[in-house]
Amino acid sequence: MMASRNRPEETVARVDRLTMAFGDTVVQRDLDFEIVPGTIFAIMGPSGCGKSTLLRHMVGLHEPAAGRVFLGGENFWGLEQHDRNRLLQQAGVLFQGGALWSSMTVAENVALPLELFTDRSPELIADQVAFKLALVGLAGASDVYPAALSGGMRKRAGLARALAMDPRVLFLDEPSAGLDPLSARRLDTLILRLRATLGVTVVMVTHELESLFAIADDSLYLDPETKTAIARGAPRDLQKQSEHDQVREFLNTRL
Ligand SMILES: Nc1ncnc2c1ncn2[C@@H]1O[C@H](COP(=O)(O)OP(=O)(O)OP(=O)(O)O)[C@@H](O)[C@H]1O
Repeated sequence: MMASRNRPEETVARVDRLTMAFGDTVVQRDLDFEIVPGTIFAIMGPSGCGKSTLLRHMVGLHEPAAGRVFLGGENFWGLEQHDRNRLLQQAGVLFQGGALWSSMTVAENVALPLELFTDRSPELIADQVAFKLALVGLAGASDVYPAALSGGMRKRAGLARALAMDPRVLFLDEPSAGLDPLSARRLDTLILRLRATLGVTVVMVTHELESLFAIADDSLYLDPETKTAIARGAPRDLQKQSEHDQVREFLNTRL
């Protein structure tokens, strides 16, 4: 009996025959994939194919038109609200823009989820915030307000906040959007380091080829024409070997 049960710790995220729609307009249908723990998984495809919408389905912001989303082995949309909130507190999310609270310092931003969702002591929270800021290379910026940070530092602060609750999965929407090339490469390096240090799984939306090739070891290509996923695998393999012209073209076109 036990061996056949789907034990929550064995899976971080899984999408099962998912159809995504806005009203009657289907964006993607029949998406079916599981994310291997510890991988950096990229959601890719041309503009408008539904990458961000898929991420929003995976972090509980958009209800499926059909199909299921599993987080930590649990069928997210089949749960009561209370249990959904519990699962979401364990997901680390960084949206475009970083969305830090401008009236709070970097340290206060990172502390906020811990203050809201745990009963840890202020001393313990301060220690954990310092640890997360050191992890992202912002140890010296704890008392700085977001407005005084560079774009790259703001992303790092957003990552530290996303890591506050020690998530098993980080969901990142276009993490390097708006960054200069050097800051974007540094962010890639940081994401690799976080995976190595914490063992965290990363699910990210990106259309940056450099990032895809540098850090993603698995990916899904959403095709806007057929409105479903037509390729899955390491971007480097798909670049050379995908049976679909549009996938090879996408991965070989530098804008
Ligand atoms: N709130 C909304 N209401 C209706 N349609 C929407 C809404 N948000 C997105 N869409 C449509 O859904 C489709 C997918 O959008 P989405 O933002 O997920 O694409 P994307 O692949 O992330 O694009 P990009 O790379 O340009 O960010 C697009 O055709 C978009 O116009």
